[in-house]
Amino acid sequence: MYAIEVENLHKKYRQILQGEIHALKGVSLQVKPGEVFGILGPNGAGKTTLVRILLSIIKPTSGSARIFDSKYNATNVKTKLAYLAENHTYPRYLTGEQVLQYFGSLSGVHGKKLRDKIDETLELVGMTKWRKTKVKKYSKGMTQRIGLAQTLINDSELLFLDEPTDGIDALGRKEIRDLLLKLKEQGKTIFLNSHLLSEVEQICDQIVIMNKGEIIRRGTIDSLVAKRNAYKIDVVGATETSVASLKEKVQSIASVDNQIHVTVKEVEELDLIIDTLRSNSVSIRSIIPDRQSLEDYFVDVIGKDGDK
Ligand SMILES: Nc1ncnc2c1ncn2[C@@H]1O[C@H](COP(=O)(O)OP(=O)(O)OP(=O)(O)O)[C@@H](O)[C@H]1O
Repeated sequence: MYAIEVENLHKKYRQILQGEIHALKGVSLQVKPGEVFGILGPNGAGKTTLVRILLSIIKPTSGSARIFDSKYNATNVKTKLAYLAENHTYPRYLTGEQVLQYFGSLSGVHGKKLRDKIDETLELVGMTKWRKTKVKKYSKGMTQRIGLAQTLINDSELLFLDEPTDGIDALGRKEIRDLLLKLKEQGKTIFLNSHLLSEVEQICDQIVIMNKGEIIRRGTIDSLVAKRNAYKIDVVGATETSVASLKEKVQSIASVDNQIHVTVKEVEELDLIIDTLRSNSVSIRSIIPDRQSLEDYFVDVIGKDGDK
């Protein structure tokens, strides 16, 4: 059973003056329970449209979507998911605790169960100390943490998070990232929409990249960003001569400080490189597959897709 299963989803927005906008053009994807799944794409790619359909806010034009094996808009599905909207705001006069009381009772949690749940979630998001403080005094990071607590108040298994670290400083982002990893450990499924690719890179198990209403790439981050047959070798004692001695043995080579980046035809050719470096008295500290950052990969992929 998948947490989310989307099959050939289309969405057309009909507009009186501008004609029709085909926002989703046959999107299919599966998210396994317990996965942190990232959805990436430039503005207008169709990400929000997809999330809105899964949350039953809008209807697809055609195609199907299932959540935990039920139709996406079935009543029993609604109690299993929670949504943290981008730039969410709460009434400024409420305290963090009152926000959770309000959303808890909206979700059908009451009495002692709600009080216990509020204590537990405030502790989890590190906001116990600020529970009696009014929301208007909260920093952006604190507001985000209360937002995350709100998504947890009714024990939802599936969390849709829209830009949860947007506008937060590096320290705050790390706190939210750690929190998301904690939620993953608890078995929650997280569907994450974020423009902060370095964040996505650190927490997502799987990603899809959307552009112009279509999924153009999908997979684990490692499988997508790995450069084919490229390796990064950390060395000590390399000289221009020792690096030059590798040139005819590899497809491409570049060296910066104590790092040599090589691309070979076959992985077996690494042995030859190691032998050559060692015979030139170069010490090898590590050899790891070379990869692009997710950000560089994303820019490449969207650039190529734009040229089509
Ligand atoms: N209610 C609407 N009516 C008409 N067109 C819409 C509507 N909502 C979205 N669109 C259009 O559908 C396309 C996809 O938009 P969507 O908001 O889903 O993209 P997105 O990937 O979420 O972008 P962003 O990263 O900017 O939030 C865009 O061309 C957008 O203008």
